[in-house]
Amino acid sequence: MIEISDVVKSYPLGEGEVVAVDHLSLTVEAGEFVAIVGRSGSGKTTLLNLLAGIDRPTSGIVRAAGADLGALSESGLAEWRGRNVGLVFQFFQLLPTLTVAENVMLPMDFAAKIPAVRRRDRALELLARVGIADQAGKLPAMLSGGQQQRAAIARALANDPPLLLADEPTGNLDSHTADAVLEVFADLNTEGRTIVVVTHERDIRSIVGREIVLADGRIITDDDVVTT
Ligand SMILES: Nc1ncnc2c1ncn2[C@@H]1O[C@H](COP(=O)(O)OP(=O)(O)OP(=O)(O)O)[C@@H](O)[C@H]1O
Repeated sequence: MIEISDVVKSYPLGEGEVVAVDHLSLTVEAGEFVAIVGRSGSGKTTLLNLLAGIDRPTSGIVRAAGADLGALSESGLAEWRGRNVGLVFQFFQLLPTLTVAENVMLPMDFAAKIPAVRRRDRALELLARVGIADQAGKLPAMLSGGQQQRAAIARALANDPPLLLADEPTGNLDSHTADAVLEVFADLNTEGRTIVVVTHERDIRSIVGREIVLADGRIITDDDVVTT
């Protein structure tokens, strides 16, 4: 599902540069649930943005969900992302003037993967899937943080992407709500979706199948998590 080979991402800084991702190679198989952890500034978000095709590497190859991202144009990348990747962010990033259901339908309009007549029903099904069917007609501001993140997960699932990428999805939630949202991800993984989550959650090892620790843009440890 993901194959990264010798990827470097650096940013200019004054006379020199910051190396955010440093000769990193990584393979993730379909169906895995992977956590990327590490201190602030270790390169987690940069790595996730490379996987999503939001950023392009300075050097190296990123393959994800069947594509060599370096070979795609900007519009090709946007189309690939719309069909293959669901993105979830710390601050939800729902459009405030659209209802929850309309937010979930929006990616369907862009990717044209789901027939138009199916879109509203699919949005309602996805909202039911994440436990907030009763919030469909509300504006995002009327929802709790946990409900907004569930809505954002439903939106990420809009086009049935094989790959879900989440950047600190529980970073803005209290611990009880965070646990419930992580359970949603665990269920989605059980159904076969590949998930990569950047997180600071302490007990993430009780949820995921694999934990990768980054420091200074490199992989320090990469462990299969053994659940008992
Ligand atoms: N657009 C940018 N321009 C310049 N430097 C950047 C940019 N984005 C990231 N960096 C630098 O790259 C390094 C890695 O940043 P990144 O955001 O990937 O870390 P992170 O592990 O996600 O941190 P956090 O946990 O605080 O979100 C940092 O030193 C950061 O300052």
